[in-house]
Amino acid sequence: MIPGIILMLLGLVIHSQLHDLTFIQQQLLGYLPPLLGGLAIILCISFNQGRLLLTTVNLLCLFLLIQNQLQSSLSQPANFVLFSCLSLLFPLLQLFINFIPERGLSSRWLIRHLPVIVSGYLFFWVAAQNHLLSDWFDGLPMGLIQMYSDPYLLSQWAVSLFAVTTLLGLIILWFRATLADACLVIITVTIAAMLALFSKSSISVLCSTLGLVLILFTVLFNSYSMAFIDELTGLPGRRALENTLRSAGRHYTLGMVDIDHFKKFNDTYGHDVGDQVLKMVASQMKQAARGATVFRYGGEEFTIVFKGMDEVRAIEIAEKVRTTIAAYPMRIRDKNRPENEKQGRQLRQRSGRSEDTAEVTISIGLCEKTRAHKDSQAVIKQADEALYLAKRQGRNRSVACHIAQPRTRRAATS
Ligand SMILES: Nc1nc2c(ncn2[C@@H]2O[C@H](COP(=O)(O)OP(=O)(O)OP(=O)(O)O)[C@@H](O)[C@H]2O)c(=O)[nH]1
Repeated sequence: MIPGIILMLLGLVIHSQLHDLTFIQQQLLGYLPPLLGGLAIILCISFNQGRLLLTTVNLLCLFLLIQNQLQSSLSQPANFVLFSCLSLLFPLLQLFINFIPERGLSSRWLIRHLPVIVSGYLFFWVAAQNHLLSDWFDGLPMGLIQMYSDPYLLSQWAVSLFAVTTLLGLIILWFRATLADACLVIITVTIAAMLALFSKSSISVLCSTLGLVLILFTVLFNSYSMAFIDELTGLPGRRALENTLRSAGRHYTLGMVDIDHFKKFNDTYGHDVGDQVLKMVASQMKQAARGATVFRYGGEEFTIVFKGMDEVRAIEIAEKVRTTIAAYPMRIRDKNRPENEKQGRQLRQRSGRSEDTAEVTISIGLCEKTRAHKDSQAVIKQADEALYLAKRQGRNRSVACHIAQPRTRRAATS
């Protein structure tokens, strides 16, 4: 959320500078949201970001209707009716978008969701074109006529709806914890601020631009994560490793790590527990390997890059990583355990059964880059050979290529 909030605060600074722009510059600024919106739509489709696509369309439709129909005073009944209705329509549609699960884009998905967003705006645009809106003024309920707090222009109903949408967005963010959900919350708040400060000049251009920039950043960051971050463990993946090794220079040590007897975990406890083990190993390695970077190489294999370190220094850190994992009490959760942690504890106490713990160990093969290595692949190959040696010598140990065998270590902690 923090970069988004900073971006929005930056908006306040930019707004104070907008008065100095010439008329032509202000006109040109008006083209920015459609351009950014078009770009965001292309990127959302390319990177399968359905909910961000719908939010872009929601924001863009709102902006276009404001630009086309709301450029004169709100004291005109037609304008007031349109403004009041739009300030309900936007949060209502965001509320709908919040609840949609992210399942990627398909033409069926688009046919099901896109008309919901566009039809509301189309309805008000047709009504405005046919001069019907002013006739609805007398029928407006009090909740839409009375402003929540002077001098802000949001009605009581609009404030309530924006508050509900923001709150639900925050709750969903708490559970799903995705970047897209954070982006949706910030955009809802930004548009609420835009409508509340609607009388300020260029406010709709500025807020729409900032909202679309935020969507673009989110889509790009999400696609970066998809390409470089391993979804299960949250560690950088193989592609990120290749990038790191390309820029690691000539002085580094590389460690190949493999979980011992991992197949047995899967066979005994199931694939889900296997995944839990992978997550635990990843997070413990990340914490213990201070000064080095951990990657998921693939399957149950990890790689540690010790930049600027020789094998002697690297094996000290590798040993710390290995002993930390060997000492970690991996709790195996019963598939039938209750969701609630407290209930689970009570049940175990009653049955006199404690939660199963399993010992997880890893083997590590290390290789320092020397002149003899043609490229990083040669270093990986040799580290793999050291790993193979560690497995053959009984597992749960670290072996370094250039350190004499007596220095091969096996921890007393295991
Ligand atoms: N749960 C889970 N299992 C995986 C994943 N990727 C690979 N595996 C499993 O990891 C196991 C790897 O086993 P092996 O390479 O035979 O070796 P091992 O059992 O770890 O034994 P040693 O390496 O000889 O100590 C296989 O059963 C794979 O199915 C994953 O993402 N999740």
